[in-house]
Amino acid sequence: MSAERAEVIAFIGGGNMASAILGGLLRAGMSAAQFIVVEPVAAQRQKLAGEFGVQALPAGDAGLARATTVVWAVKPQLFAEAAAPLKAWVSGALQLSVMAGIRSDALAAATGAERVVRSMPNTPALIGQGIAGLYARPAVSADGRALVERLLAPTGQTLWVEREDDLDAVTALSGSGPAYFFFFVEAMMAAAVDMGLSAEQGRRLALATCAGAAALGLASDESPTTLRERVTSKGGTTHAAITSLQADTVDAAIRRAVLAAQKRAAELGREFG
Ligand SMILES: NC(=O)C1=CN([C@@H]2O[C@H](COP(=O)(O)OP(=O)(O)OC[C@H]3O[C@@H](n4cnc5c(N)ncnc54)[C@H](OP(=O)(O)O)[C@@H]3O)[C@@H](O)[C@H]2O)C=CC1
Ligand SMILES: O=C(O)[C@@H]1CCC=N1
Repeated sequence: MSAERAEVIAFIGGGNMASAILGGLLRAGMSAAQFIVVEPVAAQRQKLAGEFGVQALPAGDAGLARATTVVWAVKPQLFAEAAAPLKAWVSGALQLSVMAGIRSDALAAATGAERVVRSMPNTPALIGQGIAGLYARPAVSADGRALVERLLAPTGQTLWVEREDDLDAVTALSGSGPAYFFFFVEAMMAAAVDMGLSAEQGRRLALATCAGAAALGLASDESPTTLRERVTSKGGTTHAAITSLQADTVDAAIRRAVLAAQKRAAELGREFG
């Protein structure tokens, strides 16, 4: 990150996502002095200052004008309220949003900046294993795109989409996706207990199995369908389980759930920007 010594990054909102990105950048060698966080909750400001050594302010002030990049990490519902008092100070910076739903038109109008990149990260960013979808407005140069890639690199992979609406699908798939996965693990743990194992044994077995299966899927040239069929011996245990899942139309339920998330992302954009 040495080429970015002049960079000053301001986070608006210092919650889960801001902390994940900030932590990654500090681990990658950026200096705490390069960050400002605007965060209204005193306890959260103390946590950010203590954990990361960054300057955490209760509200925006003229110091924000130093920021070369502003990262919007408040809930979509609070974006308009958070942006209004800051517009005069942030309009010269590159704007990077992690907020679900809020359209780049709304970001540009609320910040007075045309250089806007929207991203949709996910919580594995906390351990550098996230994947973030990215969309840039036309005013963002190749250098601006490259800067955003460097800023998010410590959190994991990035994937650009050319149509802004596709970010709603990314939100539904990988933004919310870790929650679907943990929901599945919770059900596996409950089944473990039903069968007489402890919840902790179930947790270890389920998480190690899911991590191993994901690693196998990434390392293999074979499709998830083929990899599933390889586990499924004729007349065996997996066949019994998959037959039960199919009878319960779990595949259709998962598709409906992901589409519900996509629909909600679009609604958030309409309701809050
Ligand atoms: N969590 C996730 O998995 C993902 C979240 N996102 C997006 O990231 C954004 C943040 O989510 P997340 O980090 O989970 O949420 P958090 O609630 O953890 O963080 C948001 C923070 O912003 C603070 N805040 C509220 N109002 C203001 C304001 N006016 N100015 C500055 N800060 C303010 C909040 O304080 P208070 O608690 O008082 O409201 C809170 O600490 C959302 O837009 C979400 O869509 C994107 C991808 C994944
Ligand atoms: O649930 C949400 O709205 C946010 C966006 C993706 C993950 N969490």
